[in-house]
Amino acid sequence: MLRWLTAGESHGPALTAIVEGLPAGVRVTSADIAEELRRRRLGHGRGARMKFEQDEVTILGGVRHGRTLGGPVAIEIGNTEWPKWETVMSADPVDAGVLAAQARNAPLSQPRPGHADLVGMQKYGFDDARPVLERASARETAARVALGTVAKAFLEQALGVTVLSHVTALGEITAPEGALPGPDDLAAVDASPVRCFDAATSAAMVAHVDDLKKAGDTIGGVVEVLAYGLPPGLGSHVHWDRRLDARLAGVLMGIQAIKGVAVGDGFATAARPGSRAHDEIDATPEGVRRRTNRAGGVEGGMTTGEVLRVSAAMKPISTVPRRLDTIDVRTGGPAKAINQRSDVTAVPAAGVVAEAMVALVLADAALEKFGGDAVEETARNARGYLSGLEIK
Ligand SMILES: Cc1cc2nc3c(=O)[nH]c(=O)nc-3n(C[C@H](O)[C@H](O)[C@H](O)COP(=O)(O)O)c2cc1C
Ligand SMILES: C=C(O[C@@H]1CC(C(=O)O)=C[C@@H](OP(=O)(O)O)[C@H]1O)C(=O)O
Repeated sequence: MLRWLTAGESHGPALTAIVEGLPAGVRVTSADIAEELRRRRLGHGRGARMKFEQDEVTILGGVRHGRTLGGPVAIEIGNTEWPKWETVMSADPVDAGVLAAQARNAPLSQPRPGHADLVGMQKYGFDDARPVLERASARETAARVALGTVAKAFLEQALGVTVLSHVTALGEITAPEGALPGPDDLAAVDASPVRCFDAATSAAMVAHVDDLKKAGDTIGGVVEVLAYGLPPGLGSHVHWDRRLDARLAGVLMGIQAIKGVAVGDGFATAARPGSRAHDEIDATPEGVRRRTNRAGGVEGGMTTGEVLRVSAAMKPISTVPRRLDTIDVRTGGPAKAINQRSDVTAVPAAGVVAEAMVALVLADAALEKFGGDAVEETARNARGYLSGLEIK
């Protein structure tokens, strides 16, 4: 079983991430992690912080000379802004006078509709949003992307699986249905400022973000994660919590601001008659194949061997520069919501985060099916399973 945890605040000294349960021998370096973190920082519409935040990566344990050792892998991502925040975020007590002055200068008592501020203050007993937003912030997703890098390396080296993502909608602008980006198209997707594979749609999305920025507004969208090279049979139909689609939906919904998940054609499938909703099966010289992939590569909670396709819908950023109506929790009266630097949209970045979460679930499901304490053992077991399949 693969387990993973993250810790750390948005403006704390560092984020920490641990993944436990991966086999030995997976090739991964801090440069690989830094590259995935760089991809997460990209995207037209990201705020000021992404321009200077450097994501200083240190592998603290579990890897020696570029290969995993079989023990927990621990990764630290330093926040380059820490010196500026040292007093505000000190783990040790700070002089009460200093804190009171800070609160007077920058009161965070006007919770943003749509962020975790208000309910977090109620639940944890704060009159200030700072202790809530520090952990609710999607800064934490940098730690998950770091873990996802290790999971991706394992999937690639044990099974030849590639995980990638692209943006399929930004607000009401949607990419045409058609050719999906393949494993060799990742660089082309990343070259689009909004990570959209279709050039004309990408340009329209960029213009839309610019208009919204001028209007002091924000926007959401949809990302699709694709996984190529999966064997049939990861996950299981036998129990609800072993169904792969349920596990994927859970981790994708666990990403900040994700409000909907679809597997394959998702909600569109509900509108179709059965004759046009399912993927008919053919015997081909290359083996059993589905004629279409409306199901997104999962049937009965198991991978079918077709391309895995899962989408996640992100709501607009809740720090709206136009400042939405709220209350001031200190006075109880009406107020305008906190407005600090923020993203206009983070949909392109959410795709990179979603890749990481899908990779972690697929790595977990692959280890469940094939086991292995060394990556070569997992690979050997997978080869044995595939060559022994009665129905190929
Ligand atoms: C990559 C990424 C970047 C985000 N950037 C911001 C941001 O700059 N400002 C903001 O208010 N919310 C941002 N969010 C969304 C908030 O973190 C999220 O809305 C908040 O934690 C409340 O959780 P919920 O939307 O799931 O209810 C971002 C989310 C992601 C995935
Ligand atoms: C820091 C990141 O995203 C942050 C996510 C975020 C939020 O509310 O979720 C708010 C902003 O934080 P800040 O006010 O510090 O600029 C984003 O920049 C990141 O993705 O690394």
